[in-house]
Amino acid sequence: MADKLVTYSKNVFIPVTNMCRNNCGYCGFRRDPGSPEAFIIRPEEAHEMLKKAAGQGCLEALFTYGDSPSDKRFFEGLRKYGYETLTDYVYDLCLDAIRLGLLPHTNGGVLPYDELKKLKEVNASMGLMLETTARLEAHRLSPAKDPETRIKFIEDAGRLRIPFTTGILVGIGETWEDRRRSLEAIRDIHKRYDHIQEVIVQNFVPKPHTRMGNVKPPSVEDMIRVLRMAREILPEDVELQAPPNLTSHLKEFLEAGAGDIGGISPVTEDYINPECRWPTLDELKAMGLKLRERLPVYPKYVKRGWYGRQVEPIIKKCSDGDGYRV
Ligand SMILES: O=c1nc2n(C[C@H](O)[C@H](O)[C@H](O)CO)c3cc(O)ccc3cc-2c(=O)[nH]1
Ligand SMILES: C[C@H]1O[C@@H](n2cnc3c(N)ncnc32)[C@H](O)[C@@H]1O
Ligand code: MET
Ligand code: SF4
Repeated sequence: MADKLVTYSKNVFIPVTNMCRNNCGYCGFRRDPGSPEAFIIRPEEAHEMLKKAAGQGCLEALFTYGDSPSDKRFFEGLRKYGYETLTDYVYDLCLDAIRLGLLPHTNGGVLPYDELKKLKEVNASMGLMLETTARLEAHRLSPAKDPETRIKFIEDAGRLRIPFTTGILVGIGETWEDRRRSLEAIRDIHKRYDHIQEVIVQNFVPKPHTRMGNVKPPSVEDMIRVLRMAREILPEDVELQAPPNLTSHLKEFLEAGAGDIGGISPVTEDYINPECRWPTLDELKAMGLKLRERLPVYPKYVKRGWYGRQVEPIIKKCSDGDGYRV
């Protein structure tokens, strides 16, 4: 137990845009379209980040961004780069990543089926946090956080055979029963589509200047209990991920059942939790962890060939016979 292998993915985090049709009570990343801090990343800027990451040996390009922004000012910005839709832009950013030898993992909120199908081609895996099956005050201004909408999207990904990362956000007003139901909902989707590669159990970290800036984060004890519950509910072939930068109790989280720590970036910060620095691999080793690098698509799905056609050459080159990184 103490010596079990812990997997991670060496990545670069590309925040495509912080404009978003939702407005979650806990989110410190989102900006209103009129704000001086609202952005859409420039293609050149993304390219530089990707190039730097490739140079540092990263294999994953994580594209995370606001959910289908609908404001006119957003589309004006996008048009300046020559794009009509955000998905068309992200598709080209993924192609750029692939040209540099990186494997895209896109987590950009709820998308229409045809856009998801298009992005599949250029992604090794994709993701969307279920967050919770409860209807919460935190999501009152977030139509795309409606649990049924999210479950449908995760099922769409299953129909398309996209290796998928989902998870729950803990401490945003949900009850213990909600946590159990959310994990059971994920388990049930997986039983039908067999595409959930990992489930993130992410602790809420309060952000100043947000509606939930003064809400207490979940305790370490609560997190350990959720992780144990998750390990019990989820099938064995679904890995459990605990982010390493949101807690000082990572070892206990691993003992409670987590076996993966997700993306670790030597080149970018966690734009969602910018105050939480990534530990370095040396720091993790000094904690006594036995680490093994994986691809953003898990071995099971590497073997099945469930990844986008455009990423196949990179996967063939970078994975060993077991589906781990060579
Ligand atoms: O750096 C982060 N990575 C996040 N990741 C990425 C994750 O660390 C890795 O990219 C995956 O394990 C794939 O290798 C997510 C991926 C998803 O599909 C859904 C949600 C998240 C959430 C985060 C996050 O908050 N911060
Ligand atoms: C990318 C993922 O980041 C998570 N997320 C968004 N805001 C926060 C926060 N304050 N603390 C922790 N996680 C957060 C959500 O679960 C989202 O889906
Ligand atoms: N906006 C998406 C969501 O919350 C992607 C992660 S947050 C930037 O699902
Ligand atoms: S968490 Fe995602 S969906 Fe919610 S406001 Fe932030 S960017 Fe938008």
